[in-house]
Amino acid sequence: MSTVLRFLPELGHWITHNLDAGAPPDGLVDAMVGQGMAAGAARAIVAAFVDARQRGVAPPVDSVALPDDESARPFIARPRLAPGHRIAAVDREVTVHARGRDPVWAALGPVLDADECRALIDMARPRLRPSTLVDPMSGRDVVSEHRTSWGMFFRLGENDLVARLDRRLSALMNLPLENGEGLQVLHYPAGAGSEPHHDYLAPTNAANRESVARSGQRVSTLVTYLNDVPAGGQTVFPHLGLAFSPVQGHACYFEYGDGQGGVDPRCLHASSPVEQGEKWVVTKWMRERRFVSAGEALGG
Ligand SMILES: O=C(O)CCC(=O)C(=O)O
Ligand SMILES: [Fe+2]
Repeated sequence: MSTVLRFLPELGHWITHNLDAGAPPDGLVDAMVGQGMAAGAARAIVAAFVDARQRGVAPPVDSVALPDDESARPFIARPRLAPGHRIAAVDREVTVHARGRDPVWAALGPVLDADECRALIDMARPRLRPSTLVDPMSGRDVVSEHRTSWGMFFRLGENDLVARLDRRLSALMNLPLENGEGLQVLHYPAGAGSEPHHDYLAPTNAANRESVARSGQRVSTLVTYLNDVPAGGQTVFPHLGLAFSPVQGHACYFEYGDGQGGVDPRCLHASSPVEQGEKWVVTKWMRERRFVSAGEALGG
């Protein structure tokens, strides 16, 4: 079932004209809402025009189908990453080597210096555990049968270096420090990679639903490479045709949450297997609101 939404052809001309001129889709949605249109309708109409352009087909003339299913809500990116070639992130200026707009992604660096990378690896190494996957049926964590990575979490601000990086990365990602989850370090031995996945939390189990209820959805990810990988180990995005090279101190950034629960499935990604050497990364995930861990919610 879907509802058909009608609009004046003049509105369609205006949207096409502005998209041709390079206007960002979220700005068009805001302008339409400013003229009194309901946000859901504005998002659906602009999304239909953006989608038609991406597929190389004619845009709608005077109507679009509005899905009744909330999970099929059209996604309009609301970019958070600051504009420009260099971004000031508290104690470091980070270069934007390349960026994309829809979805928002960027190759950034250097985000960490070599000493910071080595110190994180040394602190993480004794705390690593085999990475787990959530079993979609039981919702329990299970160790993957594939050759996989090892991981650990730091608590937010748990020591001076972690606190400095929490501040730097949240400034770079342009969201409040408190919206950040604790840093995660992952280690991939030779031959290990990860399966294609989304970083946002699917509502398939109670733990994810409760986490989203506490802190909102995840909205953006920064993966920083802690060592040089001689071959393999790229972060790959199959829908975007992108592969980020694992180079020490440099980072892969992407956005997939609209801040209102909407998520963008095009940000599916994986780590390709490490062909030579090993791979270490540190990941920062950002939420819509202050991050409250399950332990904190229990008063722990
Ligand atoms: O190791 C990578 O390249 C990607 C890491 C990742 O997907 C994650 O931490 O969510
Ligand atoms: Fe990921």
